[in-house]
Amino acid sequence: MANKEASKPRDEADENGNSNAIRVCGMQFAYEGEPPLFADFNLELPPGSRCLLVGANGSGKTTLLKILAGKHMVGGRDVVRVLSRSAFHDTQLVCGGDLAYLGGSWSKTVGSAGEIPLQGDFSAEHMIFGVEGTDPVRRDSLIELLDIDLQWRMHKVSDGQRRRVQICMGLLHPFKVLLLDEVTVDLDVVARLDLLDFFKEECDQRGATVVYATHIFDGLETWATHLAYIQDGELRRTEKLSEVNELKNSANLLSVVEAWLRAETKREKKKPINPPAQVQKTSPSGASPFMSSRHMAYYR
Ligand SMILES: Nc1ncnc2c1ncn2[C@@H]1O[C@H](COP(=O)(O)OP(=O)(O)OP(=O)(O)O)[C@@H](O)[C@H]1O
Repeated sequence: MANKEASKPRDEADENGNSNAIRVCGMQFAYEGEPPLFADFNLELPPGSRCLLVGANGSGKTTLLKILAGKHMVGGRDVVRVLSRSAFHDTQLVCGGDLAYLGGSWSKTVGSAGEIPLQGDFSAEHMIFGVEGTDPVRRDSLIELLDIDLQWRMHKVSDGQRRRVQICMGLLHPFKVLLLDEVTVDLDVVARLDLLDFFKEECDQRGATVVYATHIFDGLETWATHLAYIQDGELRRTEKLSEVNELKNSANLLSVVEAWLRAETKREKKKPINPPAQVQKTSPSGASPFMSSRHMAYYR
């Protein structure tokens, strides 16, 4: 009985009225026909946090963000909670604007309108003003922040300009949780830093929470509050940035993450690989030593 109580989700507000903005408890997930990517995944983030999600290519960052965005069903209603609501089952989380996801694809989910392509022959104005229920003041300040020319034709703009419009549309509603899957990669340095400042303000002033998967660490030492490191679907580290020991020794974030990922690669190389003859025949030639252990397991 006591065990049952202990394993119950802790969504209820604490004595200060706070509850986790994000809580993942014992999550399991596998793509169809694939070995499990996440076996027993747990994560808790308080409101107002800015969490960097780091890990090697293929470690599971995008999949985790998509699960948090309610795009994959995992287990029951208690497994993945965003703002104390089920990420998958509570469609109002996204439709109502509390939960926003900005990913790599050139489309934007806009409430009940579904996926809007961002590469057709439309003006930026048409795209941005087409998002319903937005505050004109917030809209204008985002257009200014992202230096968007409303006359841009979406099929003729550069990747960085198109990305600005995508980001603007994704931020029009004052989100409470924002999931970012490396969408700043196409932005010039000024746009990227201005956007990071904007996110910081949103967290500090409104208590919004941001989870940001990235491979670019410039300017993030003072921006992030938390760091989550995933290796092959396993959460290896999750801590406040101020408590990451390696960073206390004056190392920068890039060199800390680089050391973690290089250690992974070394471990991979040390593993003996003796694929059975039958599997060897069907496996692609030239399986790279940089493939994740999950890939390697497949070829073992
Ligand atoms: N639709 C899919 N079907 C099957 N496997 C998938 C699918 N999408 C991703 N995977 C696999 O799941 C694992 C995690 O992929 P994911 O895209 O989440 O990694 P990532 O950490 O975001 O990588 P990157 O840094 O390259 O963006 C990889 O091994 C990938 O091959």
